[in-house]
Amino acid sequence: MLNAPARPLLGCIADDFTGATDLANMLVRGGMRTVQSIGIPTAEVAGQLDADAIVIALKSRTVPAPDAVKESLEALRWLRERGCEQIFFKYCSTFDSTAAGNIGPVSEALLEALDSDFTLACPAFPENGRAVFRGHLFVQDQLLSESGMQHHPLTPMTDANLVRVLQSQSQGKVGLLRYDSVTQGVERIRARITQLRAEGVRLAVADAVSDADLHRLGEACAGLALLTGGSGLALGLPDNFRRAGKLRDLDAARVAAVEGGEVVLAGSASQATNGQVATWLQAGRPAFRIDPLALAAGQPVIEQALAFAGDHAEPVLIYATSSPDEVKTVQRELGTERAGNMVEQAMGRIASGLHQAGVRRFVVAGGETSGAVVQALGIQLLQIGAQIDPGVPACVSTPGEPMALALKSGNFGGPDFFAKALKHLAGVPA
Ligand SMILES: Nc1ncnc2c1ncn2[C@@H]1O[C@H](COP(=O)(O)OP(=O)(O)O)[C@@H](O)[C@H]1O
Ligand SMILES: O=C(O)[C@@H](O)C(=O)COP(=O)(O)O
Repeated sequence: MLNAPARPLLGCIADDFTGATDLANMLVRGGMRTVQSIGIPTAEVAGQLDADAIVIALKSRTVPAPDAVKESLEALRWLRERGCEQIFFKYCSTFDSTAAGNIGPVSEALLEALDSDFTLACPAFPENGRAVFRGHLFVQDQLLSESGMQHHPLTPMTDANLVRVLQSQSQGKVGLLRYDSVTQGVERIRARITQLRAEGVRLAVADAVSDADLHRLGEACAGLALLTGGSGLALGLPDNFRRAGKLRDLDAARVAAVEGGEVVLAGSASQATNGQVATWLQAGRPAFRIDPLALAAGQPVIEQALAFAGDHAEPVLIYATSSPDEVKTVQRELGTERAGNMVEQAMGRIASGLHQAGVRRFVVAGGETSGAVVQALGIQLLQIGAQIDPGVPACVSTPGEPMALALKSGNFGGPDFFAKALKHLAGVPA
């Protein structure tokens, strides 16, 4: 193993913010020192990078496909200039995409720019219940199209057949790397990839139902210029670099300790977050509820939330999280986009008000909410630390005075996630 400062080996482009953190977590678990940049790093930040893997977090999941392609190609250019040997395009483990893309168009544009003719598409993440079998995506025991994702406001997923979904977004031929090949070992996978290439397939959906499948896929794909998928497909990649003697002998999850006040901010209305809020309330811990209708009526909700936090010596939860029916009522009243923006802006302003009051450890629930909070806090780069729950690591911001953050995708984390995350950020062993 080596110990000199690293040039990045793996360059990653993520289509959303908590998704980027999820991928970064997987790489750190495998022993790669990883940083996550909010957009393309500035020259100042780039000069200070020392990482085996860089994840550029974009917000390109639901923008028009040409914009997603443009932003992704800019990120690719930056990563290649840094010498990355392999590129990973990270999207959601529930394959969230609009009817017009963006997974197909971005994958094909990246392939072309890399002068490559083939890649895999695999959103499987077995630890969080996402499995791909015979090209169909399951969320726990249900097909994607019956999992609740068919009702997603921005990216409704009404077809679980990923070959069909990806083909509808792609110019090139989409094929299937089926489970019977994946389960037969690395050589069989490589042979099947050679066949698929010969048949003119450019994008192959890969079956995977276990971590062992993902490790085999990762090993078989060591030589591919581009991989695309959920964080699960990255499981096997650190070992490829380790086998090639390119990884350093260090604790990849080491991050600076951060002192200061603590808070939990929840702007996700997903099922898992609703459960986590309920657990916090049942434990009798202090919580302040943001009412979007009060915000819309111009009431001083932000000031009230800050005063509530100031009145408590212990960490508080500030949440907009509501049941699906309550959210629908608010959306009918205010409009979906306006309601979402108002809550996100409020969360951002509360985060920066709390920062001014000395808070330095933030647990945030929700992808869009995390984006709003991180932007309000002016964060450019995150060093990725140890895993809190599958898909969610502890992070520390840099440069400047450090802040500790746990950014949770709405659907991730166990019922006691908030308390567990606060302990992690405080450096208390689990
Ligand atoms: N009570 C509510 N009523 C309406 N919209 C809400 C409410 N609570 C949260 N939201 C909005 O719902 C969206 C949740 O998205 P996000 O933060 O990405 O969470 P998730 O990761 O669960 O999708 C945000 O735009 C947020 O502002
Ligand atoms: O792959 C996943 O499921 C996550 O990493 C992810 O992308 C989640 O997106 P949000 O639910 O919008 O946070």
